[in-house]
Amino acid sequence: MDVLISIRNLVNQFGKQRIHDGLELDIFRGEVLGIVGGSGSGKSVLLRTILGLNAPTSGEIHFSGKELTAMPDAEFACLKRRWGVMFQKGALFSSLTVADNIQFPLREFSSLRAEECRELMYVRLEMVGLERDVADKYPAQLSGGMVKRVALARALALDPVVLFLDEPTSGLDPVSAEEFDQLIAALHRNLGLTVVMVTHDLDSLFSTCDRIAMLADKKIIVGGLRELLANPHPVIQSYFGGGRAQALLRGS
Ligand SMILES: Nc1ncnc2c1ncn2[C@@H]1O[C@H](COP(=O)(O)OP(=O)(O)OP(=O)(O)O)[C@@H](O)[C@H]1O
Repeated sequence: MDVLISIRNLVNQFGKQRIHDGLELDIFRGEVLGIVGGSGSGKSVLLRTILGLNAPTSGEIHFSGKELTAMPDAEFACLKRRWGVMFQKGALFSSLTVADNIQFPLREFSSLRAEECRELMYVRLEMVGLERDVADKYPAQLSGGMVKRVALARALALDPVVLFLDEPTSGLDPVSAEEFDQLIAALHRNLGLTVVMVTHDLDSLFSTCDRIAMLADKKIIVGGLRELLANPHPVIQSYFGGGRAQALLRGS
């Protein structure tokens, strides 16, 4: 397997609280990886560290063989333009229309002309299953599911090689969440994207992810669902041993 992101001996510590301690993880090109773990186990800190939003205490992160932690800021900023990121609440600019939200990265970071940006914005809207007339609305005029889709369209704007999703289905009703999972799976299939998602949603985890990275004892245990279920580690057993997980597993 081709490793896209490689994390080695990562330590994150805030004051006396150590969150990650010698964490190691390889993320393969083209996979959908779900990052899970109990509340406060350090999922968001891990995502923020990969994205360069949190400077690790020590350790290395390599992307396509290049060490991010040692990369000059300008080079890292340039590389990150090929990363799509969707934050938990969508993080859309409330004063901008949907069209302007999606075009924001295009105007900021591409050399496309205004009409090309607009055309590409419509392509992205279609990719996430939204009608063209949504373009002129403001975020406050959208449903929760539509906000997520617009945020995804914006994350896709610059044709990313990897998509980072922070709790993509949180706050959605079960039907919208399932539709969103299907959308992620289709984008992954059609575009060959690598997808890294932090999630609490067991449905997403079981239906969409190729592998699961579970935070346990400040490190990561990673594998396919069956592999993890066979792992006797108490954190894994308690995570998947609950009634809801068991019911879903029986149904899958
Ligand atoms: N900037 C920071 N300064 C100090 N402590 C922090 C900082 N960021 C995170 N933490 C602490 O690190 C720990 C892990 O936080 P994190 O947000 O990564 O957890 P999580 O696994 O994403 O939890 P949840 O599932 O509840 O969102 C928490 O105890 C949190 O308080």
